[in-house]
Amino acid sequence: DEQKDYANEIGGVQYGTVTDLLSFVNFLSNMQTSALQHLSKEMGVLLSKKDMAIRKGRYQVSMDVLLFPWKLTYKNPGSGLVPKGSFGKVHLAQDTMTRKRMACKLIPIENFKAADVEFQARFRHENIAELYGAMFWDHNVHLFMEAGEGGSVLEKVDSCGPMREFEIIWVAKQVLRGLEYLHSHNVIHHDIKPSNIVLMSDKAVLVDFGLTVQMTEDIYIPRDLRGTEMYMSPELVLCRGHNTKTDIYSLGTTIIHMQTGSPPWVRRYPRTAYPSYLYIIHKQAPPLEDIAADCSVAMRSFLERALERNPTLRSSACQLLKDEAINPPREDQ
Ligand SMILES: Nc1nnc(-c2c[nH]c3ncc(-c4c[nH]c5ccccc45)cc23)o1
Repeated sequence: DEQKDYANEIGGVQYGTVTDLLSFVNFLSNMQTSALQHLSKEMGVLLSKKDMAIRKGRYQVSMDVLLFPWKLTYKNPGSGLVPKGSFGKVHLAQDTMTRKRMACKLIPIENFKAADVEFQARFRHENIAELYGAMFWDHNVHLFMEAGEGGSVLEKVDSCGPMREFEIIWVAKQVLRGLEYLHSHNVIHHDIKPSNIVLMSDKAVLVDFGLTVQMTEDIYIPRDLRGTEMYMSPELVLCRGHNTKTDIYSLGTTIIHMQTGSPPWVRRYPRTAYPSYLYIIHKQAPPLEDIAADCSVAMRSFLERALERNPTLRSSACQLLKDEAINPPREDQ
């Protein structure tokens, strides 16, 4: 019962710091779901005074903030909701006072873990979707974040087909900047793939930090398999320890998906015949055969470096940012 009192005591939504937000989400993930059943009002911590207007301690859904099923930018049928992230449905949100448009991910409280928020709150970079606040209401944790209104790279490829090389270079550069930042803090994203890269008018950002971990030293011994099979590196599949280089391999497979419209392997090993690709990833050489036929020489050698089987020999984000493939000489120079 003291949890209920505490919940009502801290009830209400308030502005706070990242530290306040982290202690709030830890408090949430330690609460019995029962204690949260009868809360009379929403509670949470918002980081951004200029974007989100709390009124009389309230930030009510459908009053102070409206949630919309996302108008899918590329008219693909879909349920109107953004494909499920690691555990949540992503809506478009708009603050009714400031008109600020945000993404709002709803995570059922029973699936919520503080890690979902920790990394996005602690690590801020222009190529990582900014976290604006966290709020609990009606059985769901609402995570308010920077919105990629252009949708994800997966929606773009599924709707408009393979991307041209200059578009791929633009996306790869932004992802590498985000990865360089995360990797410099020994943080592994673990789920780099087209649906976790979202587009704005002037940049691309990484989303979904539900599988993210921070390495204590320069190796991470996994307890479970994290990520999405098609984009997994051989060392990750082996489960004998890996490091940040696994994200670089996943970027390589993501580039293959952007330039061909399909993840690696599936054209040569149809999903109908192969329920799992883990064995193929383990046994086969990296999927260089799946690189687009019209891929430039520079991009091909970039991919050879990103898909290098041996993570020690594989290029880092820092090295790849200097690669000529993503710094093409300007035609007019
Ligand atoms: N799993 C996850 N965790 N955080 C996010 C997220 C934060 N900001 C966002 N902005 C846009 C989209 C998005 C994904 N597919 C889309 C298709 C159409 C329109 C928008 C989108 C997703 C996000 O996603």
